[in-house]
Amino acid sequence: MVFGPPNKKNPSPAGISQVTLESMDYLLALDQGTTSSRAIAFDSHGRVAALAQREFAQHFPKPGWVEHDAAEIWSTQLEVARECLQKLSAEHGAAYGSVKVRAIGITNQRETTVLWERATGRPVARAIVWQDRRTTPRCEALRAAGKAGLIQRKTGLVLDSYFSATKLEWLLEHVPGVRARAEAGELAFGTVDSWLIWNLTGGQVHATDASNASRTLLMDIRTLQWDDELLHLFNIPRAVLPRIVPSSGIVGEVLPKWLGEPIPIAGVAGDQQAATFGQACFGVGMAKNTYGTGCFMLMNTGTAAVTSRNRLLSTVGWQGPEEGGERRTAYCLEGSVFMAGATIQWLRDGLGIIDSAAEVEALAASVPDTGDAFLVPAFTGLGAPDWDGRARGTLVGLTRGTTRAHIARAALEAIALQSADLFGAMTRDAGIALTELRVDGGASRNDLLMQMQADFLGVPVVRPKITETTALGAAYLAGLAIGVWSGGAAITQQWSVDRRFEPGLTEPARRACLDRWREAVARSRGWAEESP
Ligand SMILES: Nc1ncnc2c1ncn2[C@@H]1O[C@H](COP(=O)(O)OP(=O)(O)O)[C@@H](O)[C@H]1O
Ligand SMILES: O=P(O)(O)OC[C@H](O)CO
Repeated sequence: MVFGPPNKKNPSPAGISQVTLESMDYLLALDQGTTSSRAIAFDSHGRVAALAQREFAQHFPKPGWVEHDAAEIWSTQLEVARECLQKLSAEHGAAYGSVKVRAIGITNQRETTVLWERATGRPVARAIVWQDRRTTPRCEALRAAGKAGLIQRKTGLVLDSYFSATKLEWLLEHVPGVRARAEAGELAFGTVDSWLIWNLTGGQVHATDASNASRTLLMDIRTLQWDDELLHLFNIPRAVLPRIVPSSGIVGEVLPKWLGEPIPIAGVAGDQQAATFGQACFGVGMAKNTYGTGCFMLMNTGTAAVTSRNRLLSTVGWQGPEEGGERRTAYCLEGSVFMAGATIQWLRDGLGIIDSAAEVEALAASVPDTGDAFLVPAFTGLGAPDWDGRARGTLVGLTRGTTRAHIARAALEAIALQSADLFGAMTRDAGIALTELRVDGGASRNDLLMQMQADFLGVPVVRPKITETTALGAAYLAGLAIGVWSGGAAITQQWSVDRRFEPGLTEPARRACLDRWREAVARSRGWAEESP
């Protein structure tokens, strides 16, 4: 176990005395996702006690561009945190302020890049979202200059516009006056975790955790420090960077004016790493897949970063709480799929063939197969393992018999097939045959999709009772830092199965589906000719 149970030599995380949560005590997870801000309160059993959620605006100013208003990210996150605490108080029949939040855990959409003024806290431009492809030409130029190898060795990542470095560089180049101000130390850069920490602490703390920093292309994945050679390559002044802190540990205190009392921020992790933690994937070779806007498969590879030979990412899982006087870093291999639940949103909003995401299941189940039609949802290019910023969405194999039901089914299959591609690559990279996959996220509620996933993987898919594992992981990281849980064993005990989906395809049938899918993917590649 990378994050192990307490033992005699090390009865609990060092220096942390155990605390017991009273009946009115909670941990509050702030889960800032791509399409909504959520706040969830958990009790000491890891059960959801209250939840509030608010969607916010997505901005698409040009083809391939995706932006968020960082001020709206902050305001919606604060609103849902307050609403969640109100709900908790109401449940106890008590006045607001009488329930106690012992610690806050932050988890967030990763890579999304915010640049703001230190003096006023005002962003200098809209945040550039992880899905944004505007810096694809810059990445291509760096690749042509032979920089991809260096970048992969140092960061574990693939040179792609998905990550923060070229987004930050773009802001520094294109927003008037910003570069000089950044160099003068007037501006702060952060991913969404840093942005929330800055606001929650009233500008007193400028920090990011190692899991989020590992998504920037600027951190050396082994030393967990910003790397001068990478900063030079992307023209990033050191003065804008946050401090890198552990994922479990007290980072600062929330100003009393926000939530009624000073509360320690004790856990911070990128949403996919937090979900891996919340799924209790502490053993080497344990993996989870989260089906949200995108789909992200992460496998724990232990305390050393594995260099992928199959175009997967090596990433920091988390830098854990102090154990026996040291903090251990867990690394993961990751496969990132850009369009998963977003494909279902496109069926709803773009094509109008369903009224709600939940309807897709019945529609897709009304036909036995897709009639050999495939949908490749490369709407914002392709992530792992293809990494093609110029791929675009395509529907192939249409006939006069193709109906909206076939398209709905092809959309669900596409989500599962993209993940199946990653699963094979992960097995080859890690040299570990995965025996099951834990699943979570909004679209994991779809039983048909989960069955397809088991069929295409050839191993069981296991859905836990609590699918809010992203928020739960952040709560666990915070709770460990203040001594609510003693270690991994206590968390593992709280994980329980809702449903297990067994694979139902023969191996030749499974292989044939995957091969046919790869043919469809090939047809979507390199479509966008213009610079995004
Ligand atoms: N029953 C369903 N079947 C398929 N997709 C679904 C279903 N319910 C929700 N989704 C998709 O799941 C996504 C929402 O999941 P969530 O975990 O909240 O995402 P995020 O954190 O990325 O905002 C949406 O893209 C939605 O289309
Ligand atoms: O907001 P989500 O859940 O789709 O997650 C986004 C990822 O963190 C992007 O890397």
